[in-house]
Parts: sequence; C-alpha cells; structure tokens
Amino acid sequence: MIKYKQFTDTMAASFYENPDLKRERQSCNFDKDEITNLIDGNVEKTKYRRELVEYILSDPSLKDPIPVEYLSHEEKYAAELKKACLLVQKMREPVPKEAKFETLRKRQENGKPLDIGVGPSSVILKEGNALGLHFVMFIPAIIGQGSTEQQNKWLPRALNLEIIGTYAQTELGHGTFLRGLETKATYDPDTKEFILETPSLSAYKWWPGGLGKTSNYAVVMAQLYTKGKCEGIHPFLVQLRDETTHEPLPGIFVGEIGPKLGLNSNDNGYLGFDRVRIPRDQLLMKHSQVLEDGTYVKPKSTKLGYATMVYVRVFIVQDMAQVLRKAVTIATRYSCVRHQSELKPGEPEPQILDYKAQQNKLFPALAASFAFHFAAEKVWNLYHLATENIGKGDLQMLPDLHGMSCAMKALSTSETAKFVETLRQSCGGHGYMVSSGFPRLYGIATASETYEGENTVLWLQVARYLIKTRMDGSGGQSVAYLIGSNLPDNKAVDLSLDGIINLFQRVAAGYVDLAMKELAEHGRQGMAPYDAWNHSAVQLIKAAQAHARYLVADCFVRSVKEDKLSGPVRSILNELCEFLLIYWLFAELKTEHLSQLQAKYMELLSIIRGYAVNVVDSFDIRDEALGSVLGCWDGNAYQRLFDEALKSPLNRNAVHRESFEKYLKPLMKSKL
Ligand SMILES: CCCCCCCC/C=C\CCCCCCCCC/C=C/C(=O)SCCNC(=O)CCNC(=O)[C@H](O)C(C)(C)COP(=O)(O)OP(=O)(O)OC[C@H]1O[C@@H](n2cnc3c(N)ncnc32)[C@H](O)[C@@H]1OP(=O)(O)O
Ligand SMILES: Cc1cc2nc3c(=O)[nH]c(=O)nc-3n(C[C@H](O)[C@H](O)[C@H](O)COP(=O)(O)OP(=O)(O)OC[C@H]3O[C@@H](n4cnc5c(N)ncnc54)[C@H](O)[C@@H]3O)c2cc1C
Repeated sequence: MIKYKQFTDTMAASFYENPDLKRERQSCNFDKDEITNLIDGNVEKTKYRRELVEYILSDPSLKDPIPVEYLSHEEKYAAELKKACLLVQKMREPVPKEAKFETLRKRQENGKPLDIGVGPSSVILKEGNALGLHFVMFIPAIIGQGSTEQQNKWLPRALNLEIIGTYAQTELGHGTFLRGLETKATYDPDTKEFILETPSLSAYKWWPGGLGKTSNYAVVMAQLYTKGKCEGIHPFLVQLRDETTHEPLPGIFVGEIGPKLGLNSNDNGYLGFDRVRIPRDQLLMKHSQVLEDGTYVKPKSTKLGYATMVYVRVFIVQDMAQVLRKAVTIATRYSCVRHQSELKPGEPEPQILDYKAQQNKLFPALAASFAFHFAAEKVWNLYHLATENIGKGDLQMLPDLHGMSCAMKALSTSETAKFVETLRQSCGGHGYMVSSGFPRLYGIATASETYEGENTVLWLQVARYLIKTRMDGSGGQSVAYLIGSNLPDNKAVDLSLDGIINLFQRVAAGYVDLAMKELAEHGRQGMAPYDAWNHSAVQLIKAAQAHARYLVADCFVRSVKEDKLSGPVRSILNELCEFLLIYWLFAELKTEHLSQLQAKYMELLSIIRGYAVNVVDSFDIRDEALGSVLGCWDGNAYQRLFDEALKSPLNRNAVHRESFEKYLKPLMKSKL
C-alpha cells in the first residue's frame, strides 16, 4: 500500500464526533425515538429491526472484503448472491443466547421466522439482489394468481427456497403494451398440456430480475390459446432449470442481459421457449381456468391478471421513502460538517447548511421522505382492503386501487430520482464519488421510474381515470373531489393546511377541466377520440401529476393530525408538511399567490434548519446501511473519503509498473 501523510490516528478516529454535528445534537429538543418508532410502526418494531440489523452486521461472513465496485461483473453477481444465500441461511438458524438478540430469540421460540423485509436486507445487499424478485414478485404472483390447490402445492417449496423464481413478463419488443406480448401458450387437450413458444426475436423475455443465472422457475406471462382462440395474457408457472444440476431444461434458452446503469448484482435475464410443454395445472387458475377439454372459463375482470404489478407498485412507494431517507441523511450531515465560502465578509467560512440555497436543496427532500412514508402506509392499507374484497367477489375498489397505486408509484419515483440528483449536487464534488452512496441510490430511483410501469404510461392511466370520473361521476374515494357537487369551491387562498389542500384540489380539478376542453376541441375539429387523446397527452399528464400531489399531500396532512404524536414531533411534522405543500404549489400557482407563500416558505427554511440534523438522526440508519463516507454518524467525512480512496487497486503501488513501462514511458521518450 502506498503511504500518505497521516493526520488522524485510528484510535482517536474511533471516538471522534464532528463538533458541528455534536452541537446540533446537543440542542435537540424532541424525542428522536418517537420519529424512529413512527417510521418503523411502533416501539416493538423498532426494537426488532435494530436487533435484526445488529445480528446481520455482526456476522463477519456477510461483510464485503473489498467495495463491490472494484469487482468484475461476474464477481459482483457471485459476491452478492453469496451474501443473499448466507443471509437466508442465517435467518433459519437459532439465534445465539445473547441479551442483545432477546427479541429475535423470543420470536423464533414462538415459531415465527425472522422476516428479512426490505430494510434489513438492504443493509448488506445494496446493488440489487438476485433473490429479490423471488420474494417481491414470484411468491406474490403464486398467492395472487394461484388457486388454493396451486398455492398448497407451490408455496411451501417457494417459501423454503427449494425452488427460486422470477416474474417474466416484459419482452424485447414489448414492456408497456401487455396486449402486444408475443409469447404463446397453446393448450393441447390430447396431452392436457400447454405448449410454450417464442415465435420471434422480439418475443424473447427480456429484463426479469434473477432470471439470468439464479432462478429455476418463473411465472411467465403468455398469450393463452385454446380451441383455436386467443384469450389474452395469462400467468403460467414454468420450470426453467433442472432442480439438481441447474442446467436449463430442453427447449429453454436462458441467459443474462449484461451491465446496466445500476443494480448490477442482479442477473436480469432473457428467456426463450422452443415448444416447451407444461401440465395444464401450471396455468395459475385463481381468476380464470382452462378445463381439461380446453374450455376457457373467464375471470370476473381481465385486469385481475395484472394484480402482481399493482402489489409491487404499492411496495415501491415504501421503497422510495427509504431511498429518500438515506439520501437526505447523507446530504444533511455532510452539509452540517462542510464549511465553504464566505457568508459575512471577513468571518470564518460557514457550514454550507446555513446557506438558504442549500436548505432549499435539502429540506423539500426531507419533507417528501415523510410524505411518501405516509402515502405508502395509506396505499398499502387500501391494497389489503381491496384484495380482501376481491377475494369475496367484490371488485368495486379495483379502479380506485389502480388509479391510486399508479399515481403514487409515478410521483414517488419521479420525485425521488429528482431529489437524489439534487442532493448529490448539494454535496459538491464529493457527492460524485461512488463512496458518497449517491450513485447506488440514483440507480435504484431511476430504475423505479421505469420498471413496474413506465411513469409516463402510468400518468396516462391516472388521467384516464380522472377524465372518466369527471365525465360520468363513476370514480372512487380518491377522486371524489372531482364529482359534481363535491368540486372544491373557489374561496380565497387560506394558508391553513386544509386551505392548502383545497388549493391542491382546485389546481388538479382545473387541469382536468383544461384537458377535457382540449379533448373536446380536438373532437370538434374532427379528430378520432384516440387521436384527440394523443394530442392532449401533455395536458393530461399535468392533470395526473397535480392529482397525485393532492393525494400525497392529503395523506400527509391527515397523518399529522392524528393524535398519537407528542407536541414537539407534531409541530416538526406540521412544519415539514406545510413546507412541502408550499414547495409543490410553487410549481403550479400563478404569481398572485406566490408572494403570500414565499414569505412563509423562507420562514420555514429557517425553522427546519434548527432541527434537520436531528430529524435525519432519528431515521436511525446505521452507517453500514447508509454506505456513504459523507453521511456517517460521526461526520468524519474527509478521513473516510481518504480511507476509501486508499482501497483503490491503483493505490497498491506508487507506480503502476506495467502501464508505465509499456505505454507511458515509450510515449514520453518518443520524439516527433
Ligand atoms: C436474502 C434476500 C432477501 C430479499 C428480500 C427481498 C426484499 C426486497 C428487496 C428490495 C426491495 C425492493 C423493492 C422494489 C423491488 C421492485 C422490483 C421490480 C422489478 C420489476 C418488475 C417489472 O417491471 S415487471 C413488469 C411490469 N410491467 C408493467 O408494469 C407494464 C405496464 N403496462 C400495464 O400495466 C398495462 O399494459 C397498461 C395499464 C399500461 C395498459 O393495459 P391495457 O390492457 O392495454 O389496458 P387499457 O386498455 O389501457 O385499459 C383498460 C382498462 O383497464 C384498467 N386497468 C389497466 N390496468 C389495470 C390494473 N392493473 N388494475 C385495474 N384496472 C386496470 C384501465 O384503467 C382501463 O379501465 P377503463 O378506463 O376501461 O375503465
Ligand atoms: C431495472 C429493471 C428491472 C426490471 N425487471 C423486470 C422484471 O423483473 N420482470 C419484467 O417482466 N420486466 C422487468 N423490467 C421491464 C420493465 O417493466 C419495462 O422496461 C417497463 O415496463 C417499460 O416498458 P418498455 O421497456 O417496453 O418501455 P416502452 O414502453 O417501450 O417505453 C419507451 C418510451 O415510450 C413511451 N410510451 C410507451 N407507450 C406509451 C403510450 N401508450 N403513450 C405514451 N408514451 C408511451 C414511454 O413513456 C417511454 O418514454 C425491468 C426493467 C428495469 C429497467
């Protein structure tokens, strides 16, 4: 290892706490645990999560020997898969009898497995993991699409990881337009089997997570043909690889699609079929069936086959709140310890956190992390209620669930991606380092804008629901304000939270009406409805976005009003809520309202400045989980940046001998 002049000794560094951070923490005047518990769900859940994270992090076999970024594509996959498998094994073993793991042990003694979940697994699996799709889509697809018999047969094996699966829907030629998928499953009544076929290059499945090398099964979405008729896309449970040798089965062409912008430990894959036969009972038959003679039994709604996507859209909102909490923790702590430039002439360089322009970059993201947390809770509850009703044959809530999950998925992912980039910029040059943690978070946020429904496409689904509601009054609870007499009144702007929510409704309703006008105008000019829709897309998307902001804002306001909060935490959340609402309104309002809100916005910047560091501390993210040299709890950013740089293989020797001798030296010695 090459030498550098050392300024901090290692022992001293382990007791270090940056004085600026220390000062902020000493002036904390609220109970940080209250916010931690709020995010976890309750005190018991916090205790469980903390023990689980400690349990995972204290295992040396789950640590990365070197940062994964220095590994090759192949090594990255192998290293992260190894950790994922060891983690699953660890969760099955009895927890040692140590006081610090008491909650975990009791849980096991009560016959409850240790549930890894999103948060704890992401503590060590940060680059997208090959088993993720198995838990997030394969198992939910069996539950949501399989009959009771099918669930009894397949779920225990999947839950035990005797089989590992993915969700194979997207094809090279089609991702958004599901009716255009080409993979065929043709029923053969003689053998009582389906024959799976990939009829063209564009029909190859392309993208599914964990498909390339890891999965031996998949839920495959294919066009169902029976009795010579196409009945549309349906889910089939298909074995891809031999359960012992892991070799692909005959007629299966499977592989990995190569490096991506992020999530590179996940072996996203391709898949083709050459007349692969599967038994009839591997069509997942909860909602529709093919009888032995080939008779097709229709579902109550063709959209029930899309339910796995709805589930994951809901899941993603929760994931985005988590990504935002990490990104804003990094940027806020770093802004507290970083001093730059001159605020008052001749005075010492201030903390960059004191610049209003910097606060304007950080605090909207801080507030939004709470907004998406509450939105995720709400849409999660709605999902469970709607699914329960669907189970009883009542599909009434389906359109509202679809509208709400699309709106919240699209807003949470697009805002998170934008905020992560702004937060990266807020850390100047150091934010551009991989060791800052931002590139990984950006990789997740931008992928989420595309997967599980590309955002533009989801905005247009929301717009379709808004326009329909405005026209025939048929929509559910989330769009009730657009129906006839419920329309928000045009009273003067009132700056209470309820007043601002009323303003959000007015803005959204205004955009919906503008879009309707535009559609009608195109119609009058003789355009066909589908052409008019295409020509009005810009306005329609604006309406959908304003509606989504209203939905999330409304959730935030309602959650802040709940009486379980203490006075100090309630006022912090109240201020953050008001602040975000004003921030979002700035994007929508005309100048006459702006000056009223501008003063309030600037006042809130100063108030939030007072507690921002303590609020991000209360997110309670361990340094190992944050994965950022800039955002560590102790604020020792420069030392950590340096230590991380020294891990670069280029620093093993003072001279990179081979390239110097072979290329640099001859170049420098050669004459023109
Ligand atoms: C040790 C390891 C431990 C691991 C532990 C794991 C823990 C987790 C780890 C990490 C956490 C990470 C969290 C997130 C991970 C996520 C991973 C995701 C990976 C990605 C997967 C994918 O991308 S899968 C593929 C997704 N694809 C899509 O989403 C396609 C998008 N397209 C569509 O949805 C449809 O085609 C579209 C809706 C756009 C149009 O459909 P179409 O049939 O053409 O319908 P249309 O004519 O437009 O409308 C008709 C009618 O139907 C209504 N409708 C449409 N969709 C729905 C629906 N889903 N539900 C209800 N109704 C629907 C629509 O509104 C219309 O109604 P009417 O107006 O006619 O009334
Ligand atoms: C990291 C990652 C993981 C993924 N994992 C999986 C997985 O596990 N399983 C799986 O099946 N798939 C997976 N996918 C695929 C993903 O679901 C699709 O990429 C996504 O649904 C978008 O579809 P597409 O790629 O066909 O884009 P396209 O639909 O071709 O979009 C291209 C452009 O066309 C626009 N467009 C398309 N249709 C319309 C329209 N009607 N109106 C206006 N504009 C339109 C879009 O807005 C976009 O700008 C994954 C993708 C990524 C990036």
